[in-house]
Amino acid sequence: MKTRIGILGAGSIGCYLGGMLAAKGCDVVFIGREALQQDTQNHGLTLSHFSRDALTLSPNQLRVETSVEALSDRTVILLCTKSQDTELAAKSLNQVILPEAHIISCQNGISNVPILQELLGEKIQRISGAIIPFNVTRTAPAQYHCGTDGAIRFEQDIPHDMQLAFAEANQAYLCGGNFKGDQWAKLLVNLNNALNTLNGGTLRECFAQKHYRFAFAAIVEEGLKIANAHNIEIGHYNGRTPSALLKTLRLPNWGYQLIMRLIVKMDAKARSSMLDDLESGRVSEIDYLQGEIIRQAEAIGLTAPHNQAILQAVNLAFEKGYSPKLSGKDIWDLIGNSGAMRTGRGG
Ligand SMILES: NC(=O)C1=CN([C@@H]2O[C@H](COP(=O)(O)OP(=O)(O)OC[C@H]3O[C@@H](n4cnc5c(N)ncnc54)[C@H](OP(=O)(O)O)[C@@H]3O)[C@@H](O)[C@H]2O)C=CC1
Ligand SMILES: CC(C)(CO)C(=O)C(=O)O
Repeated sequence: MKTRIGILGAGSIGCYLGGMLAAKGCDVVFIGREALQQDTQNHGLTLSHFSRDALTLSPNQLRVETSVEALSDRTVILLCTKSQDTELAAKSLNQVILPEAHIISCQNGISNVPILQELLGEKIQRISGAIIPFNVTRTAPAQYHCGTDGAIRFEQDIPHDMQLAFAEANQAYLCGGNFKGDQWAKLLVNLNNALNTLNGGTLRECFAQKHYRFAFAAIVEEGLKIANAHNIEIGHYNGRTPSALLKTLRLPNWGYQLIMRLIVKMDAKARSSMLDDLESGRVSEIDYLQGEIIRQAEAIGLTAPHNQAILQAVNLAFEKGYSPKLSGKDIWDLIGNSGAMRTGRGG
């Protein structure tokens, strides 16, 4: 029997994951906003990818609903809302969900699974996480573009028909392993979402700037120290540890560009989801990224001043509704880290 899959929060990631599964024969119900329901009725759903063929679903291949009640028969639910919407989503799910359902949080940050466990744990046995390594942006109504690559990391096993669908879509995935450590590694990488938002350009444009990379390295290093103080066994993101990432970020421009050409596959237009949120007038997820690092530091009597400075600047940008378009050097100055520059790290 087919797994009955529900996507709660059909935006960029929800439409991309659900669309990929539906295109390869899975039974998928999407829960999204009315605008998405309209757009998919009018246009179907198109998923483009920077290095793979696009997938197109016609309106009659899609079931898009606006109420969680449509999830009442679902056995796997992929939670794809922003982190700030998790609590509300969990409360609404509580009314409808099957006790045997498996909820998989596909969200960034490390606090969504604990929130789901707290609110639904008495009713639902299987609540786990997934790490989405690639970037997806809405490019037009009912059109989503994936601009980076990587294997999806599931904390627990997924059903056989989902595995087959991902394989058919050429989407790599992994289950099990040091998930907590890998989730922390992704959290540290996601600290870049805020820097990208402050710069306002593409990820490629950002990383081409030496001072931008140094600023990113400084906030990752700060987060890494806090993770180590919590005895987290830090894992990998897209096959690399944050410590290896730090070394790459601190290379001079010529060395960095050489490495990037060899190992990183990225669309020229790829940007972070937080910059998309700013430009679409949505709320930022910063409290679950930089905010998480600050809370984790405070919990053990430490501080995270670099991440704090970035959080404040991002909050201001969201209050104003536009990116301040800071250069890499401006961001470097913002975190007040000129000491490390003078020691010549990175040239
Ligand atoms: N986009 C990306 O490239 C990546 C995103 N992620 C993570 O994935 C998660 C989702 O991000 P993303 O897809 O970008 O977010 P989006 O904002 O694009 O998608 C979430 C969608 O869910 C809708 N929604 C929220 N609550 C409900 C509800 N109760 N019922 C119906 N619809 C609801 C939102 O509507 P509304 O806006 O109206 O509230 C929005 O359309 C985040 O944690 C993000 O950090 C991870 C890797 C990459
Ligand atoms: C894929 C990645 C790391 C891109 O910045 C991301 O998680 C996001 O945009 O939220």
